[in-house]
Amino acid sequence: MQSPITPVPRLVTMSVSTGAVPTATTTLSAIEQSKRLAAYTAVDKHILPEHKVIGIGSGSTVPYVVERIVAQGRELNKDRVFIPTGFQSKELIVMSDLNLGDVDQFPTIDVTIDGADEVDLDLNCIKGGGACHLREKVLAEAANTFIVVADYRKNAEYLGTNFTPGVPIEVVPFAYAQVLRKLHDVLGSPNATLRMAKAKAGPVVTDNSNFVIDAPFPREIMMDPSTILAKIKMLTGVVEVGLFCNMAQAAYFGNEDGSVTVKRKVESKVVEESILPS
Ligand SMILES: O=C[C@H](O)[C@H](O)[C@H](O)COP(=O)(O)O
Repeated sequence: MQSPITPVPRLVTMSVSTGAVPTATTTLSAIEQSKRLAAYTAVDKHILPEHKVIGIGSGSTVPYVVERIVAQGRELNKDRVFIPTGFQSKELIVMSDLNLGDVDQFPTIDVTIDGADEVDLDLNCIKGGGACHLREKVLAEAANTFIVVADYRKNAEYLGTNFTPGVPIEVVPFAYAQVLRKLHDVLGSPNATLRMAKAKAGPVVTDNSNFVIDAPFPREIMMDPSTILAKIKMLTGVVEVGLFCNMAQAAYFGNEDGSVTVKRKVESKVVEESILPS
């Protein structure tokens, strides 16, 4: 169950303390502080004592999610199980001494919290900058509540505004050249490329032993992410697309001024509000 926040039609400021701004902030950059603020606020609002099965996403914002969950205390966490979206979050769970589970044991998750590469006005997201979007989508779908946390740079009107590498597409290695050709010639992404590894010769290989293609699309296509998602997904060899459409119930964005912008679905509309720093 989500804790109540008064819905308002557009951005308003509310005299509500985030209660999440730690006192020792000097060692973190503004962006890291924003990630932490978003993560702490989202955990405080959505990870409640009754939640026993919790999905943990991937990326650089998620460690702050886990940090805040750990801070809820051993007593609350001892009866919970945490489901990871990949190698990184599995390590986080284990290193934090939380109970590790798998989605095949717990196909229904109370709440999944995850990062995002960009989020649009309708809470559609690009995900997969860390090549984890297949498992992330499984845990987002399995969750009764799917919450996104990010810094202010990810809060955009349209997908592809600030996050420019393109839509991450996980493909089976055998099919990558054929999928690339279709993206170039048929689906309107002439600059789609196979993602190459940084400290390894050759392509990035996902936790599922697949490759990733990054496919940038023009604005007119990204304004309707559900349509391009369906078209990409139909290509033979595509395992999953890093477009999460109509999945997130809320997104929390930490801002540089210490406020948090919250966008959330209320009766299929997105309402936005701001939580001021204390
Ligand atoms: O594959 C990676 C995931 O989708 C991440 O959640 C996404 O890239 C956002 O990561 P970060 O929190 O590092 O911006």
